[in-house]
Amino acid sequence: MRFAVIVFPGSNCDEDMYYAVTDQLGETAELVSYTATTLAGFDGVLIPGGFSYGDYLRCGAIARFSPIMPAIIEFANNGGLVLGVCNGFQILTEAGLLPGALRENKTLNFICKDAPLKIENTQTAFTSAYGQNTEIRLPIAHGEGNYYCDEATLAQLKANHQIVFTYQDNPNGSVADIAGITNEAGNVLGMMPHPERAVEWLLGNTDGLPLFESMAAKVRQ
Ligand SMILES: NC(=O)CC[C@H](N)C(=O)O
Repeated sequence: MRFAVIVFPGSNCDEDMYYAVTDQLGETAELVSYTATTLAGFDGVLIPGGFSYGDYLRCGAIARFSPIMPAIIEFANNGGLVLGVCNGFQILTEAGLLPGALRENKTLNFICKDAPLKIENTQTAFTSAYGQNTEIRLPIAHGEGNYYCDEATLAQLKANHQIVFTYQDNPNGSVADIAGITNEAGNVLGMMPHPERAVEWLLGNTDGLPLFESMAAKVRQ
């Protein structure tokens, strides 16, 4: 499988994402500039974390107007797998590919720590490889990770099983403890925790690896 890792000005987790899916997962990947206008030939799109455009205006609000975005939207609308992590999640909500918004953490501090999570849906293209393992731990590192949506959207997310990850200790004030959601079709996932920072024992944690294994298994299907 061939992953595209999108690089915006200010991305800082692109190399980690690349390393996770090449060295650790054993698939191929390419770093794709925000100036590119096509994603032809890729089987999956990874939007990494960071501070795109310096987080000016709102995290992800400027990246969403980048030249690559129409290609990402087309890729998603054609059913392609798209994963947005942290700043990637923020970009996906700003682009309208995922509902809701990420606001400033309730503490108004940047939070950088390990977060215990619950996998609420193991039947997705991003979580199938977790099996019965529904309690995991992934690093978080964000200033604007406080997920917000209105009541009607939350009811929809629940009814369609779009809530994939929740925090066990809600560090940022997110509605319904939400740490990650999919779109209605299930092919776009946005999450604040960083699975690419937890893919080998040298890092002290491998809880992120099954997420990428799930994506690869889905593409092979
Ligand atoms: N690690 C990240 O992607 C951080 C995202 C964003 N810059 C924030 O602080 O919320």
